[in-house]
Amino acid sequence: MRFNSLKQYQDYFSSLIQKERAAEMDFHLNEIMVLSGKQREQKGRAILLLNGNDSGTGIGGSSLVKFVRGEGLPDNQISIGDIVIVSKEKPTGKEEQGTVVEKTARSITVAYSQSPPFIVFGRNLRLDLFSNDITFQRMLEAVHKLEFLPNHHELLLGKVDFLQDEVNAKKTEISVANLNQSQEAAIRKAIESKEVFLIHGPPGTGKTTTLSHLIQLLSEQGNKILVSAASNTAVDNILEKLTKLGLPCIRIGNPARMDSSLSFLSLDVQLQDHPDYQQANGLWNKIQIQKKEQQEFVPASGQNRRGLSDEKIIQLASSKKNYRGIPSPKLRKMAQWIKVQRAINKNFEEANKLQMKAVEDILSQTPIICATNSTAGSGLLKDFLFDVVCVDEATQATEPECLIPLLKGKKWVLAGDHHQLPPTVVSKDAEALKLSLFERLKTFLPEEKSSLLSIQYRMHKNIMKFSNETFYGNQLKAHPSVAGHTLADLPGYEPFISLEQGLNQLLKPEIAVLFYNCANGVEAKLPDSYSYYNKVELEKVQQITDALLASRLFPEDIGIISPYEQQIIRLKSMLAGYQVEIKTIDGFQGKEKEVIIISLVRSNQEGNIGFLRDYRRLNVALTRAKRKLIIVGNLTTLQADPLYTWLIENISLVDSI
Ligand SMILES: Nc1ncnc2c1ncn2[C@@H]1O[C@H](COP(=O)(O)OP(=O)(O)OP(=O)(O)O)[C@@H](O)[C@H]1O
Repeated sequence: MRFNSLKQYQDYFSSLIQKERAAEMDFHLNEIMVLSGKQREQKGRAILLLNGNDSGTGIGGSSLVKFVRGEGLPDNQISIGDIVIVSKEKPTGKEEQGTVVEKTARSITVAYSQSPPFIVFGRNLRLDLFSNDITFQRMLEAVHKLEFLPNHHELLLGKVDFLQDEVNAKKTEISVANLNQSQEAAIRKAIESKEVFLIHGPPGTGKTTTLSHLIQLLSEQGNKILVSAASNTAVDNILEKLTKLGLPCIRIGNPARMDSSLSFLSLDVQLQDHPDYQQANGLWNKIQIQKKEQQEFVPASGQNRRGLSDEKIIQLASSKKNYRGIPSPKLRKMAQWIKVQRAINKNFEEANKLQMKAVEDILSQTPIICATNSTAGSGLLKDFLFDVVCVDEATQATEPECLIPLLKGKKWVLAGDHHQLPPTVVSKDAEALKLSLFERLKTFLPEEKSSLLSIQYRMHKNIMKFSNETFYGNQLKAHPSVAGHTLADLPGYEPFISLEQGLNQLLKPEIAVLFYNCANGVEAKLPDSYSYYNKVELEKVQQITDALLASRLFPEDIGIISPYEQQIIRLKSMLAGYQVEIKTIDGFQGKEKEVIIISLVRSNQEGNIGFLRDYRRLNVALTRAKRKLIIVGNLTTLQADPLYTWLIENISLVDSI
């Protein structure tokens, strides 16, 4: 797909972004209707038990209201720039919408363009996320900023003749220890490309590995690099590889959403040791003390000041006279309140300056900055221009989302696989956004501007087989080091001997892929949820996990995947303390484990497999295991689908355990 003009490009994407934005609001409204406040709070999309206070006037005359929860806010997805609604009990969706302008550990400040509704000044309030608007705003901004990048906007329109000189240029050889030829070639071509390069990596072919070695070379050449990906998990994944290479990185974003083993690299944590930040902290502590002192006085806000300016109040207070019904002592206390407020404002300004200085210091001194695509558009990176921007899992992001980080760089490197997870798009009318930039560029870029990695280093050849035939036209090869590897090669593995023959079959190291037919499973869902669970499968997954652990596998060698969130919630609670990783398919993209158990959940006579028909998701789930893949599902239900039928026919079947 190509465009005739930048205007056409911008109109096309702006309209899709707006449609998706509207659909997201509908999604939130719907969730508000079906979930309780507590359930939504657990999802991070609502905050309960807040008390609202007038917080003065903000930019452009907006009214600010600060919502506080004394014991601190729970972990949540609400960020500065998001649209929220506040209600006393269950919201109706008709509440006045406000924009989050400040967030601390205990409070969230919301700006209202008109006078806020009276209830926001009450206690025990509920605040709901209405739209993660900040990402939409950043996408729109990125689409409109394209005018300032002439080469890149030509590229996005599909006018790529100017790349021909590079394609014809003489090639230099590059050798990187431990990489194969196609990975080295990808690195060489990426280094030689001035504008753009694509690394296509089917599962386990080392696209993240290749990207991290490319980043190492680029940083050794003195380049400043921005590394981003659609999800926090994907950013953690590449960051882990970069850290293992000993590269100096910093991660921006909320540390609560990062892998805890990497949070020491987060900007927030690194800031703690910076002298300017420590000084700012001192000032914030001082502000807290000043705020306590201020409570002794009368707030010069709203009704109290009766239209008087600060100066007038101070002047009247010193005259020691009553004024228009305001008694002199009250005027004096208001004047004292104003003086303390001025001191607070001064300290606040100074603390913010010091904090910004510390942030800039750290970000400008660290050669590699990592963030999600959306966070790459945060104000923290406003003044940064990078030599290279690398986007991993680029096929998981919509084109405008991908532009957020890309617009910050002179050269773009995208790694992805359009047979794995597509971008999440809620609106039916915005489905065109599912075509990622990576996939679109691939259709018109000269061949030299992309590389296909075709040797995979993860899966036993039988685990790879189905995906290879279904999605990759058999182009994928298993490296000899993994083609025949089994659990028997892991030190200590000794299959536990059970009275159940089926279980013994599951544990045999030489059988790499098995399907356990959980024929008596029962699918169920809560009345207020779209997600399914299956109790019988839960018990079977536990039984299999116990048997694997009894066979002396380490918990960290085992991963459990289910496409259904309700099943994941139950698995996590049932296996709490097991220390095995349990995640939805989306949470496992880019990851791998020695053994993967997949619980497919659906079990009905009608052959209704719903969401399981998403084959790109299935591809991701089936390609996470290195040595053993155990699929748990209902054979009869799944046989309604030809692809599942074919999958199951080609692997070992276990009927009872
Ligand atoms: N040249 C290589 N030699 C040995 N092992 C390698 C090589 N390249 C990659 N690997 C290993 O292969 C596995 C998969 O690599 P990586 O995660 O980079 O693949 P990926 O293509 O990003 O996977 P996915 O598509 O699932 O995101 C890792 O264990 C990695 O260490």
